[in-house]
Order: sequence, then C-alpha cells, then structure tokens
Amino acid sequence: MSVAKPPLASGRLTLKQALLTLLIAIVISLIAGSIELLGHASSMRENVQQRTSQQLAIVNGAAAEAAFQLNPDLAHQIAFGLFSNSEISQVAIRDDFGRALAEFYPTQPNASNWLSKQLFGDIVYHEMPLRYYMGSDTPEATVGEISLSLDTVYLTREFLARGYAVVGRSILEAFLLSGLVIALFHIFITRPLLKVHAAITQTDPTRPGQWPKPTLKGHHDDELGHLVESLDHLLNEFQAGLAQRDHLHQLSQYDGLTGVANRRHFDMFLAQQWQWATRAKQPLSAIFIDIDNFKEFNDHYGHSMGDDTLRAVATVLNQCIDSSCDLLARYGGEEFICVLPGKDANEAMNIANCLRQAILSLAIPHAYSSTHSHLTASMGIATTTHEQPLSPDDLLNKADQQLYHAKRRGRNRIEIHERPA
Ligand SMILES: Nc1nc2c(ncn2[C@@H]2O[C@H](COP(=O)(O)OP(=O)(O)OP(=O)(O)O)[C@@H](O)[C@H]2O)c(=O)[nH]1
Repeated sequence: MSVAKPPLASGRLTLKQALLTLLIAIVISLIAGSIELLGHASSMRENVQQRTSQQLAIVNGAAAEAAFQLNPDLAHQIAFGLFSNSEISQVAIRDDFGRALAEFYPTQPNASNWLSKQLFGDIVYHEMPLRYYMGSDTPEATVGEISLSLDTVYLTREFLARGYAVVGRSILEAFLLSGLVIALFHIFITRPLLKVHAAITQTDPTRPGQWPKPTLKGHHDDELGHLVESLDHLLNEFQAGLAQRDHLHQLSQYDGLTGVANRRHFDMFLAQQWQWATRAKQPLSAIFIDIDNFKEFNDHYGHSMGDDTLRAVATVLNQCIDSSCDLLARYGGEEFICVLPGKDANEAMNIANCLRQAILSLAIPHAYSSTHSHLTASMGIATTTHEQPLSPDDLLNKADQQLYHAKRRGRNRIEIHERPA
C-alpha cells in the first residue's frame, strides 16, 4: 500500500520564524531607539541651555562695559564673538534705553520646521540684563541687556544626525540578533523537526512499528525528544493493532488446524466465483476430497497423529492448486474441498489426479485401512458450465454424490459428474 507523501517543507518554518523574529527585533529596536532619542533630546536641550547661559555669563562683564561706555565697537566685537557660534542665529546688545549697540541677524530667515519647534521651540530666546559695578559705595546698575536666539534648524540637524545613527544602529542590531536567533532556531528546532518528518514519510504504513526512529542528540528530555517517544509509542501501538487485526482476520478466514481456508471463507469464495463464472460464461469446478478410513486411523494411531496427518495432507493438497486463483478449504472433519474458477472438468480431473497422488506420495502408513496399506483419499468432481449450469448448492451436491460413488466403488479413486467427452 502506498500513501501520498507530503513534500518536505524544508526551510518554510525557518523562513516564517525568520520573518517574525526580524519584525519583532526591528519593532523592539525602534522602540528602544526612540526611547534613547527622547533621552538624547532632553539632555541636548539641557546642555544647550547650560552652554548658552555660560556664554552669556562669560561675556556679561565686557558687554556691560560696552553698554556703560556706549561703545559700539566693543559691543560689536562681543556680539560677533557670540554670533560666530553655529548654535546662535541672532545676537543683540542694547543700552538701558533699548538702543542697539550691536546686532547680528542671519542673512536668511530661520526656517524652523515642526520638529525643531517641538524640540527647541521653548528655549530659543535668551536674554540677560547687563549690570555694571561702579564702586563699593554705589549699587550695581543695569546698563543694558544682551539677548540671543538659538539656531533651532542647526540644533535639529545635529539632533537628526544622532537620530539617524541611532536608528541605523538599531536596525543593524535587529538584523544581527534575528540572524542569531534564526540560526539557533534552525539548529535546535527546525532541523530536528525535519528529521522527524523525513522519518515519518519513510515509514511503511503496513509496518509502522519498524519506522526509522530518529535520534535527536541533546533532545532526550525536551519536547522534541518527547514527541519522538510519543510517535514511537503510537506507531508501535498501531503495529500491535495491525497484528491483532491480521490475527483476527486469520482466525475468521482460516482453519486453525491446517491453515487452509475455513468453511466461512470457502462459502464466500464460492459465491463470488460462481457469480463471476456465470457472468464471464466460464466453467467452475469443485472437488470434494475425503480421507479414507480416517476413523480407523484415529482409533489406531491416535487423535494427535490424526491431526498431524490432516496438516500434512492440507500442505500437499495446496501444492497441486494455483493459489492465485484456486482455493483449497477444509470443509469439515477429514474432508477438504477445492474450488477451481475457470477450470473445466478435464482440468479438474488433472488436478484431482495430482491431489490423489500427492496424498499417496506422503506414504503415511495406514495398516487398518480397508483399501490400501497407506493413507488414501477419495474424490468427487462436479463442474458448472455456461452450457450445463449448476447452482452453487447443486454443484456441491453433485460433487458430494460423486464422492459417495468413489467411496462405494472402493475408495482411493476419483469420480466425476460430467465426464469429459
Ligand atoms: N484427529 C482428528 N480427527 C478428526 C478431526 N475431525 C474429524 N476427525 C475424525 O475423522 C473421522 C471421520 O470418520 P468417518 O466420518 O467415519 O469417515 P472415515 O472413517 O474416514 O470413513 P470413510 O470416509 O467412509 O472412508 C472421525 O473418527 C473423526 O473423529 C480432527 O480435526 N482431527
């Protein structure tokens, strides 16, 4: 019996797992990268604010001097120094009347976008009053102010440069991690599973207990090892079930003593073959075989010897028929019957001669036989043909009648209902 074997799904599980792992790794890496970027944005804002305050504090004294002296050159020099910082887009130093002593503006307007507004919108503008110390007996006076605006576009660009690096690194990490997980998954799960699959597809369904049980190194105590053991148990149970089924089939179809077909098998076979012969207009013959004086044999040689003899007779009778199409059955007691589909009376007679000779050739001594010094059998043949049809019952009755005649006419002989012309 052959079964359709599914194709080996090599790699499909690995591919599915690879895609899933990669997806999960990328999502996790992006989330981790985003958290890292948020932290980076926060610390960048703090640093920028700190640097700006420090710069303003550093130049405060000089700027106050310039504002006090109303010295535009000094103010210009201080403002220019601040303006040369890439992070600063606008600087102004004013006197206490608000008049500009020095001012620097970007040549192009600051094109801040949504992201730059979100990141640095609230820390763009910084100003500091310019306080001038005029002596210990005079309180500090405010002589002007210094203000500056941060270049949010520049700061955002810096932030994005870091962001791209973080995202790139995260995706690279995701690929490396996925590759590692996929390789391990393939080695520890997919490959053993493919081994189990291959073993199952190689299993002969008629002999499941002899399946090529795979050895999974390192998986004795895990789920894969348990899977193989469960499969092994299942297949062996299946094998035992098949053996039981075969045994029951043997019991229901074959004679326990001789091993040839039993009466039940014979009845079914005759009914089927008779219908076939009728439809195909083919002959069908039956030969009754009855061991001569078997009661005496049993009485003198013992029942056990009688059993052995019945087995030996069945064996040699079987050798005279074509078991691919004919059937030898134990009809009851020491009586056998041959059903010969497609064989006419001539062919049946030839086979009967073979049967009779086969029993004689066993040369089983029968000192108490009324007909012969050795074991013999009598036979009756009947044939149904398209021209002279007989029902199954009539066929058996005619063969039985011929057997009766053979017994009456001295035993160890063959009688035929339809003698060949
Ligand atoms: N050992 C053994 N004997 C069996 C078995 N079945 C039937 N017999 C014996 O076969 C014998 C048949 O005896 P009969 O029916 O009188 O026929 P026979 O002695 O062969 O005489 P003819 O048929 O007239 O030659 C009986 O003694 C049965 O006990 C069996 O399975 N084993």
